[in-house]
Amino acid sequence: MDEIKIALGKGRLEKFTLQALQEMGIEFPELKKGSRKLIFNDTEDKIRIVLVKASDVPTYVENGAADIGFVGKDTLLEQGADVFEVLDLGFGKCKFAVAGLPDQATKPNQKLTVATKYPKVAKNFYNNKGVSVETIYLNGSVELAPLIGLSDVIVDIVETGRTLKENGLVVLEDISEISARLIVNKASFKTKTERIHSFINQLDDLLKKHSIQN
Ligand SMILES: Nc1ncnc2c1ncn2[C@@H]1O[C@H](COP(=O)(O)OP(=O)(O)OP(=O)(O)O)[C@@H](O)[C@H]1O
Ligand SMILES: O=P(O)(O)OC[C@H]1O[C@H](OP(=O)(O)OP(=O)(O)O)[C@H](O)[C@@H]1O
Repeated sequence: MDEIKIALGKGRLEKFTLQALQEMGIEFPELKKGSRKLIFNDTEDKIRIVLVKASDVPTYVENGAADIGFVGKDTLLEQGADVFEVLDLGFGKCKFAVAGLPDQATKPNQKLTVATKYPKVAKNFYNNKGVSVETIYLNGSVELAPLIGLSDVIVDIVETGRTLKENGLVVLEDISEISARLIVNKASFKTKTERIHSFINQLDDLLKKHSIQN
């Protein structure tokens, strides 16, 4: 029997996801902190986990290289993957927001410039308000942009708000809430229906148990 392949982003969602899998009785004995290995089988050889860059999870799942993926809603919104989004996992909580200097002034007759790692999300947000903007793509340290005159504002993830605060920036507008999601490859859903349903149900039960406890 084929194993179920799960794509998991190395990084912020990794610990929560592995903890959830462990609570479901799925363990990866070879997966140790600091290891550079990228593929792991569970003790029963029924589940294989592949560790990928967080933003690549939808690509692995959409193309069927993984049956299931654990990924942030931010990544899904930006990339628009053709997959089934089956569960809100409730962890990895943060939000998309517009941020800038507290005295951010509007410039008449000039396009607002928005620095971001999420140009699609930023454009959609402003388009829906009927505002035309110019987005400037950055790979990180996005908060720098309005501080040194690269952009008027940023669209970025805010979790604790600490990065904004320590750089003298404030949230100007909230865009949307973010949390981790379980996604499934559309073909796998048909070919491995029983096992994937059972995985989703087990995980759903676990989430419900946790929400009762909290
Ligand atoms: N403070 C935060 N900053 C970024 N993402 C966060 C934060 N808190 C929770 N998340 C969630 O964690 C997910 C994974 O974030 P992580 O930083 O591991 O990957 P990434 O944003 O793709 O970064 P990198 O480009 O360094 O791999 C995000 O997609 C988001 O849903
Ligand atoms: O509200 P906070 O808790 O401060 O978290 C938000 C910060 O975390 C993320 O950056 P990350 O650490 O991924 O670094 P980056 O600048 O390389 O994107 C995000 O882009 C914000 O900068």
